[in-house]
Amino acid sequence: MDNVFDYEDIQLIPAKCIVESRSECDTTVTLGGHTFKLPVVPANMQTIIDEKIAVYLAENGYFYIMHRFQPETRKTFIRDMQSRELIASISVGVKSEEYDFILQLAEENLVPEFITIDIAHGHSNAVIAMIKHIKMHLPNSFVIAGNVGTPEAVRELEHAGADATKVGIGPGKVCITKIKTGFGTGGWQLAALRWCAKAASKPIIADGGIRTHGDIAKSVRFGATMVMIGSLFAGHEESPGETTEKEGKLYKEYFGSASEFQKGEKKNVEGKKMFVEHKGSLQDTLTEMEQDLQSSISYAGGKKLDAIRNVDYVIVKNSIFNGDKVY
Ligand SMILES: NC(=O)C1=CN([C@@H]2O[C@H](COP(=O)(O)OP(=O)(O)OC[C@H]3O[C@@H](n4cnc5c(N)ncnc54)[C@H](OP(=O)(O)O)[C@@H]3O)[C@@H](O)[C@H]2O)C=CC1
Ligand SMILES: Nc1nc2c(ncn2[C@@H]2O[C@H](COP(=O)(O)O)[C@@H](O)[C@H]2O)c(=O)[nH]1
Repeated sequence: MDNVFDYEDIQLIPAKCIVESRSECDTTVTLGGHTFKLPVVPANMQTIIDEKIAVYLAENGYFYIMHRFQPETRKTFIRDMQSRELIASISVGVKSEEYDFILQLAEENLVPEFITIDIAHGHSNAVIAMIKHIKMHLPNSFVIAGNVGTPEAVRELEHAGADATKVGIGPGKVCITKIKTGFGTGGWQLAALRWCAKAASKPIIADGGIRTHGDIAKSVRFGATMVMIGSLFAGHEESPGETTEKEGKLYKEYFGSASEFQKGEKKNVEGKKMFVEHKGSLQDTLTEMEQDLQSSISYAGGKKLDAIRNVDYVIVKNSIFNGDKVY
């Protein structure tokens, strides 16, 4: 690896504006043959998404990925979504029961539009075998596989049949993988994304470490088609986490999928729980993200998201924040 940097070390360089209003800028993105309003997907975590939010996002033109932590509800979920003519986008693991689940879907002709293989260490034979299993039995489902952090991993998963790969090992806000194992892309997620994107021949989803809306534009600049976000989506009125009050302020819980709160045991814990300030409605955040991204596109000198992919940038070592605490 040559240049190692993260989101806060980068500034994108403005190019001449070609629009009269930021409202002319188009933030839509296409993935798996479907067009979505934003290149953003809320993390497939139990305190970030539930069925109600999935329906809301799908009905309103946003991409979503349902989590895999209530496996017994997934078939009904697919049926319900498709009976409303909405896309069905689910997650699976790699244990033996997940193989049976895929066979059952095939037998019952329940074909989700998107299936995400959601594993901590995605560069593994377990994920490669699951990609092949899904592609054999549900060839029309778009398979997202992850998570990975190297070009070799991206190539291997693509070669096995993945339609997109998800990049990010340990940059998440509630992640403790970096501390517990010493491994990951925490602290250099943006550089890892760039490294992986150079090797990719299919879309990449950048996952984890997004702390500001400007980080979405930076992810697109460094090769992401889509960006998965947890913490910025936690704490909304609609968010599934529990609400608590402290000194007159409302907070909502946000916990890692590998935390003891998710697992119900202390074995192989690589995630923690935190409380985030209550943020109001999810739609307000989505609208603000869209407006900020429209502004990014205008600074990139274009009208579409693709304009961001070609802008110049500088590395501003020791952070663009000049010591200001912004999150
Ligand atoms: N993006 C990230 O940085 C991370 C995300 N997570 C999230 O936590 C959740 C749980 O993940 P995960 O533990 O993989 O899921 P599971 O608990 O479903 O484990 C999946 C399988 O992979 C094995 N496994 C897990 N980690 C490793 C590893 N490092 N090396 C070899 N085998 C492994 C498990 O066996 P066994 O448990 O016996 O080893 C199990 O057989 C997921 O939602 C994941 O996205 C977790 C950590 C990092
Ligand atoms: N190491 C861990 N990573 C986790 C865990 N649960 C989720 N995640 C990853 O974090 C992102 C969200 O990151 P954020 O910075 O936007 O909050 C999520 O999509 C997963 O990839 C965990 O327990 N351990």
